[in-house]
Amino acid sequence: MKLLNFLFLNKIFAQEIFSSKKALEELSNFESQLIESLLIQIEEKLGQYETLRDNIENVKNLKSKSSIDHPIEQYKIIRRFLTFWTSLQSEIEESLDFQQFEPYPNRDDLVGAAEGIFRIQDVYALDSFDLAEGMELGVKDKEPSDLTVEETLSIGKIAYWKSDHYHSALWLVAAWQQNQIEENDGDLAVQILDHLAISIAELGDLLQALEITAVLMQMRPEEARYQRNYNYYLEELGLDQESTPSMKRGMNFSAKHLPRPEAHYESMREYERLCREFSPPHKPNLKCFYWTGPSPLSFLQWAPVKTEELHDDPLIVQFYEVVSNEEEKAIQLLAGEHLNRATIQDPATGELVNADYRIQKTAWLTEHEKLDVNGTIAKYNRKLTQITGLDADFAELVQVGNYGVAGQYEPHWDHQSYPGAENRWDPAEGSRIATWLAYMSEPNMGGGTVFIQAGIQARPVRNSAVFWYNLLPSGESDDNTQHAACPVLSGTKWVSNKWFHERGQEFRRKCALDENTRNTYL
Ligand SMILES: O=C(O)CCC(=O)C(=O)O
Ligand SMILES: [Fe+2]
Repeated sequence: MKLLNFLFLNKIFAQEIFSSKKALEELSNFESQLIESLLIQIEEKLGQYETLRDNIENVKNLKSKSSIDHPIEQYKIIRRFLTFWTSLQSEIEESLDFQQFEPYPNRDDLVGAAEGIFRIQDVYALDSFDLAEGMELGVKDKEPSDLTVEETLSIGKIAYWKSDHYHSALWLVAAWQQNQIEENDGDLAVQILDHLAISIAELGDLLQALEITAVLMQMRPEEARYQRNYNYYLEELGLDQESTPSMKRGMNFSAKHLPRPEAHYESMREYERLCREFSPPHKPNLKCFYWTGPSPLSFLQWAPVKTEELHDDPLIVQFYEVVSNEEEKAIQLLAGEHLNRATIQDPATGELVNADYRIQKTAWLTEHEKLDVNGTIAKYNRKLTQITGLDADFAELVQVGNYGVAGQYEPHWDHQSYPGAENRWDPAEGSRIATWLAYMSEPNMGGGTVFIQAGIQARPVRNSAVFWYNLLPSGESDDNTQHAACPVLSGTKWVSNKWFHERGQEFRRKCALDENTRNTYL
């Protein structure tokens, strides 16, 4: 079209126009053609834009109804960047003035988000189908996010490709149930059952795998693989070729009876139980009191701190209203761009890899005047010293943590160095006598801190902090301080840690000569 116009234009402009009516008529004809051709092209473009606009408005609509606090929504937004936005990328860059368009989540993000969903469903005993159909999960003012059949299937497939057949089966059954309700096209149904049969077989339920494969054979009689699988299951089950399974369950496939693989050690089971079953501390000797600080000269005499004993041995207390909203905001802002995922060295390759037991990014904040211009951290450290009676100069920097999708931190101890360890007296790495853990936001659901041996859960109440001693007064490690952060079910969890070191506290926290002495007071 462009070439034609060009030739045509050349032809007209090669001659004088004003001096001949014929040339004027040709000009007029050219103008008519120009108009027609442009209108056609503009119509085409408008049509393209309209589809683009409808697609984008659809996402805008979905976004306005749902909240990024919801774990399903967190999965959906990551997936949108890998599917929807990626498929539109070239169109957007070509037709709209948007050169910087680069969808940046990658497949690891999607897998991480799906694994987060598996984690919350395991820890909090949530059903895949209920999750797929939209569970409220404490998200206020917005609709609970739900999944299309295709999205539910995509979660199942992620588990499938990771050979996590337990979660694969749970999610594929959920996709199948959704598909039955919605009576979707056969392609999705085949994809669901194809993966489901294999996962169910991997989990040992060959009879159900056989029944699923029989349905697949009806749907796709031309697919030889289904016939082969069917024969294999028959043989494994000791049934002969002629016998057809009874199909008792009809189309109601199920994965609920299949046990979760037992890769978990005892403390993990206890961790999950404590996260799931919160019950308030019930020991009769535990007290709530106003804490005026360890020294009679402390300013806490005028501003006592609401304190609750959560446990006696080991002593674990929670201080309430100790960090203001403004302070939280300022500290989150300081942490902002310095947040980094915790890494560990892979013992096999020696490379630094993300620590899977901890879905969180952290930043270390110094009170150095150049970085802490408003003195927020310096003030925070002074407050910690007033409340705990420990010297914040003999401690690590303030560590701020922000959790991710179903972010958790599996059971661990905070003190790594044991008596006799070479770095015990090192100012930077020395043994951690005590932990201050402040909640700098309040998740909608989940995200408590559980203490495995103490058998308690500290609630992540905004503005409060939990405090405990990791070392006994003798300096021995108190192994009953193992603790963990429960997965965040929905909302946002920010924390800040301050680890006080043993060295430097000699005159503030005197040691005991008897190794059986416990930390019974603050
Ligand atoms: O976030 C929590 O609840 C616990 C965090 C923790 O234990 C740690 O950072 O060492
Ligand atoms: Fe910890």
